[in-house]
Amino acid sequence: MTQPIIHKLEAESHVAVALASYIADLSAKFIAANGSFSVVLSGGTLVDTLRKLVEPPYVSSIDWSKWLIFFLDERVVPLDHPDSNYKLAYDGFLSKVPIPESNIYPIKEKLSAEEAADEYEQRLKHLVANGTLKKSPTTGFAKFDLMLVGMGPDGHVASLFCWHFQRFEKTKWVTFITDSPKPPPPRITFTFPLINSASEIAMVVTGEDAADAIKVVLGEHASYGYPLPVQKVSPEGNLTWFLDSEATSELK
Ligand SMILES: O=C(O)[C@H](O)[C@@H](O)[C@H](O)[C@H](O)COP(=O)(O)O
Repeated sequence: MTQPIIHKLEAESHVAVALASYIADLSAKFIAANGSFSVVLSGGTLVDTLRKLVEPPYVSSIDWSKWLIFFLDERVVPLDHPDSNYKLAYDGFLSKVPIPESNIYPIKEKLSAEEAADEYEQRLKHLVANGTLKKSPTTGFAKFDLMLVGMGPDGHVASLFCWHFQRFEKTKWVTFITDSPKPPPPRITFTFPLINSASEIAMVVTGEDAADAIKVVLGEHASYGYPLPVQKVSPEGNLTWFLDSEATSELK
């Protein structure tokens, strides 16, 4: 990984503007190089922070027909359930842009968490095999163009939590958890080897709840001992942080 780029911005609204410009540039770059742009979405506040992308000038300058959308983690609920990350993304972002429905990859409904994780992993493997997704020559995992990653106040990313073994998974691409400390309990989640095979990762973190964990990750005294899940985000490609002043309030 190259040195992370850290954007320390004032307000969350500045993060939204900077993020839109960053994503639009990557979209143009990857579509010019490969003819598609594979994007992985987190749940949480991230979707709202994408709001500038669905406004001028970006909404009409982006070639949405080439976007492919995946979910970094998902709650195992029906897709129209208020807890669904797909529903959150659909209502706040996907319904506002012309991404073809066939390019959006929600989890399959009516499966257990374990079955849903296996099914999603198999689907990703199939998309690598048929050339829709790239493969990392180093790790053999799918290589997504961009992952948009949020962080919880406890330093979790995706549904990879402190004190839960899923964060140590080395082989599976997608795993499951049935006792997530953040409700709802049953979820599926990308694993770190899959996350870290990405070309670009944007860590998008706003709000004062995140300040302590941001101090641990980016403060002058890097933590030692048992790292937070977010400290394992270390992509083959580039890592870019988008932070507001509340999230960085504990940094010197
Ligand atoms: O489904 C989820 O719960 C998420 O994908 C999760 O990992 C989220 O990104 C973080 O908890 C940050 O959430 P906030 O942005 O709401 O703090």
